[in-house]
Amino acid sequence: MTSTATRDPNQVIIFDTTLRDGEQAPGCSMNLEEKLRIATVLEEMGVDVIEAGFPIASNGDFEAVREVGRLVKNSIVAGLARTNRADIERAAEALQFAERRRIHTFISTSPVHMRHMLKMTEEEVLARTVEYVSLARNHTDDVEWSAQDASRSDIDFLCRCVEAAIKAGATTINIPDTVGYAMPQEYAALFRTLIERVPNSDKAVFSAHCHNDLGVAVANSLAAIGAGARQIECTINGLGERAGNASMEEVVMAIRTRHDLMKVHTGIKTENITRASRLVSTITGFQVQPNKAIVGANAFAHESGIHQDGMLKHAETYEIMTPESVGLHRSSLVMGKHSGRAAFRAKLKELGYEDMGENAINDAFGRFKDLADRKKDIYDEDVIAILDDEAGRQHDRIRFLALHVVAGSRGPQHAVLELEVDGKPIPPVVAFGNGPVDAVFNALKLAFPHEARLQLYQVHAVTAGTDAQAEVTVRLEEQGKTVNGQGADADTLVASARAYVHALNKLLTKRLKTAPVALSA
Ligand SMILES: CC(=O)SCCNC(=O)CCNC(=O)[C@H](O)C(C)(C)COP(=O)(O)OP(=O)(O)OC[C@H]1O[C@@H](n2cnc3c(N)ncnc32)[C@H](O)[C@@H]1OP(=O)(O)O
Ligand SMILES: CC(C)C(=O)C(=O)O
Repeated sequence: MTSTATRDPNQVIIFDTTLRDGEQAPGCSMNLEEKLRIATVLEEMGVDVIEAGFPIASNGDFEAVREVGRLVKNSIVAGLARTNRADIERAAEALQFAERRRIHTFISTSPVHMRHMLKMTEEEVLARTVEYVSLARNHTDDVEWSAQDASRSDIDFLCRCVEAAIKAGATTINIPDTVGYAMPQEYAALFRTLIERVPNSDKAVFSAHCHNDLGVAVANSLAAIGAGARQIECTINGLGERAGNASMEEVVMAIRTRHDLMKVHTGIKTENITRASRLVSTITGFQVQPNKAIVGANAFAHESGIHQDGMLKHAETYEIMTPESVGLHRSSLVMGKHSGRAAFRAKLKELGYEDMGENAINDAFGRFKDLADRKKDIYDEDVIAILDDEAGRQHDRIRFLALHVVAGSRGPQHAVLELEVDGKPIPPVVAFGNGPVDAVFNALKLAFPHEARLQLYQVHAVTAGTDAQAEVTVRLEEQGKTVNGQGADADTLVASARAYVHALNKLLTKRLKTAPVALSA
């Protein structure tokens, strides 16, 4: 970590917690391979700190922090820990391979948390802060301390804790609005007071971590910057516990677009925002609402006549930032049924998917040609849907082969499904259902018997038009573990079967991981 003395005072550090607080969103779960894909994209976009998990919380989190630490070279990798020995030692162990590592330790400072949750006095919280920040410093020079529920804490006590944490060696002080209670002017005042009153405040970077319960997480983050915060904790698409965290794309684009006012900058390559947003949404099955700032489908769409007239005359009449600045660009390569492998590879590069494995590229190319035979216009979104569908599927035990469905009012609706399991085709199965989707899922249960329960079935059209591809998310639950599967196809029922098969494969991998992971490499 750059010391406070040498760091650029106008640079805002972007601390992404999609893999930790983002994953705390109910129903959101990501497997290791998916976390590594997200971490790669975060690193490429210039994220300063990637919080990869809470290592003591589960073997999966431990493994995620360890493997993100092994993979990532430029970003700092952080692991979360409560203020106790076991958490901090587990975090240190998970981070052992990370070139640049941070232990992020937290404890609550508000009366309601101390009294009812921790059952600790102020003096106990203060003593723990000192003891465990010091312990974390034995493992790394880069230690962040968070005062959970800071915005509802007593200011005198908070000042004492912050001073003690810095004295014990914390280099970043995080002041979270854990329950999304603060208002921007109030949150800014909190930072101003702390920075003014804590005598050693210049020895640490102050950080904001905001939740969106009242819809002001981004406004609070920006207000904190105005009051001296130089790290923002945020997530892609604003994913996170309850109503979510401050959304990274909104914070970063506000800083970039209003540099005239804010006079600060980040190191984020904003052109990578759209790709990151899409990836997180595909992996988690959390669709981005169309009117979401920056990454919503309508964020750069101009519908009404007067706006369109203005746009045609001069884009700045209605656009405060360009679509290109967030990675939405007019495609230079138009894809269609006559495109070959060279054009397809060039398109992968243009879309940022060039690191896909050879087998995945070949499978995706086959599906692209198949789609191009059936669909008149192939948009970038169509290619991305296929690529996301193929990525990470090479080790799947169950593979979708074919589907025939009888639907409509005359019924009986039934599905004939062909799968391959462990490399061998199984005989086609026929199942009936209450509608075609039910028939498809019943066929899957017959072909590959399992107890998992369907928790979510969601369909979304990739582009406009009746020949658009459907992107389906299926969430399955088995013994308290949930997984999300995705599938895309111009036929909604095929996309549904693919999504279900994807979820089943993820469940099988999860089952294999019930044995504890090795604690070292
Ligand atoms: C605001 C945030 O986002 S904080 C991070 C939230 N993330 C998570 O909780 C991740 C998922 N959590 C888990 O898997 C589990 O809760 C674990 C593994 C972390 C802990 O599990 P358990 O040991 O069974 O404890 P449980 O969850 O029941 O209760 C939490 C305990 O941690 C204590 N605790 C909470 N915060 C802290 C802290 N910062 N420092 C020390 N102890 C703390 C609580 O007082 C409680 O202790 P108690 O059992 O003595 O009453
Ligand atoms: C652990 C801390 C930083 C947190 O997530 C919160 O307070 O919301």
